[in-house]
Amino acid sequence: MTASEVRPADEPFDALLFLSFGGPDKPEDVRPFLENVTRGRGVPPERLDDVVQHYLHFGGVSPINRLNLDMIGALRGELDGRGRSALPIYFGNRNWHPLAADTVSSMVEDGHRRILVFPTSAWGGYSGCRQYHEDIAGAIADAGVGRDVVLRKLPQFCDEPEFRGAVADAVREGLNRFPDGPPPRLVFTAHSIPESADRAAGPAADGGRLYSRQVSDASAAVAGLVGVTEFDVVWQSRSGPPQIPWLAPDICDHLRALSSHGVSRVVVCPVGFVSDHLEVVWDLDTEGAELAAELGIEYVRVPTVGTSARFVSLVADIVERYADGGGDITAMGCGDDGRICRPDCCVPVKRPARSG
Ligand SMILES: CC1=C(CCC(=O)O)c2cc3nc(cc4[nH]c(cc5[nH]c(cc1n2)c(C)c5CCC(=O)O)c(CCC(=O)O)c4C)C(CCC(=O)O)=C3C
Ligand SMILES: [Fe+2]
Repeated sequence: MTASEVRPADEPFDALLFLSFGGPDKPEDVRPFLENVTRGRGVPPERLDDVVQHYLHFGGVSPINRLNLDMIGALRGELDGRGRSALPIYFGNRNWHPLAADTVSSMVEDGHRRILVFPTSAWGGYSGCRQYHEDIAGAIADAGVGRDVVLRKLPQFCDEPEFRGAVADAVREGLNRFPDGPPPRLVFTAHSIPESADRAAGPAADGGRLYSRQVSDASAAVAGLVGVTEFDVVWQSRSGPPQIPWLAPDICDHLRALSSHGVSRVVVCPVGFVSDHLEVVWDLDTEGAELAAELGIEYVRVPTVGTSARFVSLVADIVERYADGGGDITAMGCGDDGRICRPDCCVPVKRPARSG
């Protein structure tokens, strides 16, 4: 073996950026937050007006920031317990404060130069992976950090056995809520994306559809772990104009279809999300639950992995794999300073121009 074949381990990392989506903390934040999310993305104004109401229904406060801080607290405890108290955790977001660029500025001011980034999405695809790379690149540019700073995004974790195990633990509890009588139908749900975005998801050479394949594979694996052979994978929270196809069926259409087939018990698992944020408490606990009640369906929504010991331990495992400079930097979704992991991977699809 020649020297060039042996890749020396990189330098260790000195801080962790917990990077998420962001959400409003008060009613006045709702509009500007939504403008950040949807800038240039062709979301119809009527849809935005609806979504404003979803946030206002909860007092204009998204649960997501508190949930992320809870996860960070749990991860802090886990890393401390593993002798990693010297690795500070910072919090930054794509769409709302604390914004990633501000957090990265503070990290650099505090003397950090080698930064691991844990994104709160398990998945590939533009919204779940590549856009987090863009957030990192944007933060580097906005914070004006020097070339001596490295931000390494940790890989997608949807294939991790412990992710699937943590989801399965929650599903098992949900199924146990129906000890007797007809077994409930198990339904997995994830955020819908445009069909065109799904076709573009993953390395071009793999033929696309990485996101929907990952969600389906993870769902099948979880179903296997809980011993269920018949289950459904459906989508939620679509936001595009109606003429543009998004991944379907929608959870609500699916509940109607199940009801018409005589299904009267449903366990819904939001496998697509890691915390019980607004897309979960509105789309599933409010809209979905109300529709189920109308249809006479007994409906249980299982919790996301959130601060479960098993998930927090997995996040700590992933961090530790990379913290000392090791780890597989060719893993899907891993990349430095906003560089994507494969050529032509999750290329953003050109959005239709907004009418008017
Ligand atoms: C794949 C995916 C994930 C999972 C991966 C990940 O977790 O990153 C995710 C997560 C989330 N999505 C969220 C909220 C929103 N998503 C929107 C819009 C969109 N999401 C998309 C995709 C995804 N989104 C897409 C293709 C759009 C259309 C516009 C665009 O092409 O970008 C809009 C705009 C209004 C509307 O809903 O129409 C909002 C408010 C919140 C925060 C909830 C809270 O505040 O608690 C979270 C965690
Ligand atoms: Fe979203």
